[in-house]
Amino acid sequence: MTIFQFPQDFRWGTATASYQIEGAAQEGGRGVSIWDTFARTPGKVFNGDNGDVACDSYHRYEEDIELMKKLGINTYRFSIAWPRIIPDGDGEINREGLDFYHRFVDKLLEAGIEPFCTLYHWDLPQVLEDDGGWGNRRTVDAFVKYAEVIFKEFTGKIKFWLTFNEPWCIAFLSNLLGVHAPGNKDLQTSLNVAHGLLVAHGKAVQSFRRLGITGQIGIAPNVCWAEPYSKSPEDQAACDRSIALNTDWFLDPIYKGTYPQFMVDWFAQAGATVPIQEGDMEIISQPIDLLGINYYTMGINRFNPEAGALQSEEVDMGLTKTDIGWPIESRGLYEFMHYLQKYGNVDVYITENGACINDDLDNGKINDDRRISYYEQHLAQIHRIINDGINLKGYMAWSLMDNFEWAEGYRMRFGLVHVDYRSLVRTPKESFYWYQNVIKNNWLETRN
Ligand SMILES: CCOCCOc1ccc(-c2cn(C[C@@H]3NC[C@@H](O)[C@H]3O)nn2)cc1
Repeated sequence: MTIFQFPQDFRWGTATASYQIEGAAQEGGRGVSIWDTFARTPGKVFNGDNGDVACDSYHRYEEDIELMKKLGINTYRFSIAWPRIIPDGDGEINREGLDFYHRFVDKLLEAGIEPFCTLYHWDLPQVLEDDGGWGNRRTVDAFVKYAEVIFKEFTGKIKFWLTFNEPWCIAFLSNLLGVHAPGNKDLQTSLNVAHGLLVAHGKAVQSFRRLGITGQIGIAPNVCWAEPYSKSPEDQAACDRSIALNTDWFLDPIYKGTYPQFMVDWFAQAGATVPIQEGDMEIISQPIDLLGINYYTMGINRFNPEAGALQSEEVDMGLTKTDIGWPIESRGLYEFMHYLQKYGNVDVYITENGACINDDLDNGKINDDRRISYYEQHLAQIHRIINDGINLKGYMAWSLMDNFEWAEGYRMRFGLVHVDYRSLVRTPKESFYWYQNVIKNNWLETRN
């Protein structure tokens, strides 16, 4: 048994997102999002599941906050649904939507829990997608209007802000691979989306500074750590491309004001270019205060000219996997955090980390020992990272509760709390109590 002590000011939390937990999709003046549309498109989401009800957190948020208090977290990452605030994207403001989030945030603060807010966690108003989505500057301007409404409403209440969750998912998973909403499968479209959201990010940061909003603002890329299957230069280059598309493609423009040239050249071979307009890169590279990092797994990759736009394929090395099929390998988080130092020792929060373990109720309990083992391994890496002097300031487990896992629907469960989707009854899993103990002690005690 080993004891890993965490810093006294370390933030312990959990994370969720609006479309995945709220439900009430046709209530409170909410408009239609691209995920409402995508989920209703046959074949896009497992079992035809959608977010109409989800965990019904729109109505049950007080119960959810009681669970957070019981867990002992001091930070809760959530997202605001743009379609609740400006239902048609850039028109009238919906006061009912703002009031819902005020009630929610006030309850969090009352419970002594710091709100950590993501402005965009994938639920784009459908009206904007119909008019070209993130590739159309109308959407960029609409996002800035939405962000400014939220900043003005919640300044003083919310002090931690993220503009976008997982820009790689927004641009490439959703517009090149077609796996997520809106489901495009076009490289140029995905580059247009990536650039549009980066400009929107930069403009929102400019507004944040101009309006004198108290707090810190950043963005939350997801990590794809990859190591080469062989020592061949081709396999190393395939890894470099995989890592870069999740990280450098977004963080180079933000921290350096330029895209990674080797990737620009790579896409130019396929006839795809970045639609940079005059002044864009200066806007994108506004200084930010923090980074959210979402880590789940890592890959061993090799070059394969048939393996999609990056010609990089992951090799199954026979590692134990979670129930969604992702190898369990916490080492990638440690390696990535050192890779990230090339942007400086910036303040970082792990804004998502967790395991899809589909254990169900067994005599009223959920003995999700595999999830505990996953968290134990990853928190041990977090401790190593902090010990190396990296400014890792907090950790948010994905997720507080089972919820709508996008194209996987409700079959994939990431929660510390089990949700019965018929009754909506919440049941803390054994991992909830394990994490509760880590938070209470502010240390990790490994079991072997
Ligand atoms: C054609 C190949 O396609 C294979 C599927 O490819 C992916 C990749 C990555 C993911 C993925 C899912 N999550 C968890 C979410 N993060 C945000 C939060 O909302 C969680 O629900 N992170 N990454 C899914 C699918």
